Amino acid sequence: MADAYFSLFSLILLIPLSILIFLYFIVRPRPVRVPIKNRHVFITGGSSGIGLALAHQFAQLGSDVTLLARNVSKLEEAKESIKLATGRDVRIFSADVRDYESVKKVVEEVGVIDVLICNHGVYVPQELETQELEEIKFMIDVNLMGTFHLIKAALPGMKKNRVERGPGSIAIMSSQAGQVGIYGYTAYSASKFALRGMAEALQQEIIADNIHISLIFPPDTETPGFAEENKRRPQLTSIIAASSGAMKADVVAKKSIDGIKSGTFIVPCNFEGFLLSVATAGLCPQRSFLMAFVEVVTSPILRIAGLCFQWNWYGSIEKWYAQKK
Ligand SMILES: NC(=O)C1=CN([C@@H]2O[C@H](COP(=O)(O)OP(=O)(O)OC[C@H]3O[C@@H](n4cnc5c(N)ncnc54)[C@H](OP(=O)(O)O)[C@@H]3O)[C@@H](O)[C@H]2O)C=CC1
Ligand SMILES: CCCCCCCCCCCCCCCC(=O)[C@@H](N)CO
Repeated sequence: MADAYFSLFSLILLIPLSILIFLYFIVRPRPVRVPIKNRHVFITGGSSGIGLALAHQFAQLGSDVTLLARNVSKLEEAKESIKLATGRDVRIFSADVRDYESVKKVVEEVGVIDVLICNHGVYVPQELETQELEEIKFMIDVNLMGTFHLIKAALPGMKKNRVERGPGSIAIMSSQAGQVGIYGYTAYSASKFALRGMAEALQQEIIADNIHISLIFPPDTETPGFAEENKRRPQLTSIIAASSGAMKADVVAKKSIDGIKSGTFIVPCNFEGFLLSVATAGLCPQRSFLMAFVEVVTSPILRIAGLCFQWNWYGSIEKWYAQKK
């Protein structure tokens, strides 16, 4: 009897253990550390919100920071506040990420970039039926095409001397609305989901150049842009987004930097975001065998959790439309 218990026990232990060992050997790409100190970090949308918080923290960590955004006075304000807080000078450039030529000009002027952070982004929530095509195009142009422009302009320089300079990084600011479609975000979600497709493909193209992609997925975050968004956000968008709470920009920035430093491909920012990332792991690259293990063993449970969230969201939608009638 004791023997039977023992073999049952070892079987229960042996299965997860062998999965763990298997995953340890097969996860790709291999783990990496991306250095930050004295590296050139280029941040778009660095004059406000999450980008500004990132700029402060990178400067604090001893990086050489360059910011790009459109509005010059906001950029100057950012430069001043970073100088005051950290004693470090940051370079600022005004350009619209929608304009490839001007993005290229800035990128060529600033020299080799080690960490490229595509953080710029716009969000104008509204139901598709009433949203103007112009606004839809605006979100796709800034969020998606703007990111293409940046990466295309920066890649040749980033690839140069990569062996001597150590690992490089391209970080892309998505959103939890880029992992699950949310009411009121047809265009925004499309633009952010698209970034993931691009990132998965691009990681395969640049892994040999020692450049590592991090996709960051924040929930609602308290920023000037979010305050603007809230003035016109459909009620249902807010109700559904509230499932993941709201974060402060500097906490999102801290999580992002940790993700970038460890070359993590999918970077969630809060606990709900962690669940969402595991539930939507799909075929994304995974460097950590422990995270891969969590993905493997929790997948059926998280599918059930995801279905419960949808049940809850569709309930809210039903209730909201019933009240409207
Ligand atoms: N706040 C939130 O709730 C969440 C935000 N995100 C994402 O995080 C990122 C930052 O958001 P957040 O900090 O809230 O945004 P803010 O609106 O506070 O700041 C946006 C920044 O992007 C710049 N920017 C906007 N359009 C362009 C453009 N065409 N060319 C160059 N720069 C541009 C802005 O400067 P300027 O206007 O001067 O050009 C500003 O510096 C976005 O990608 C957003 O989608 C993701 C999840 C949640
Ligand atoms: C299986 C478990 C699931 C876990 C919970 C899922 C919760 C999803 C909530 C999604 C919220 C999306 C907010 C987008 C914010 C944003 O991008 C705008 N503020 C514009 O910037």
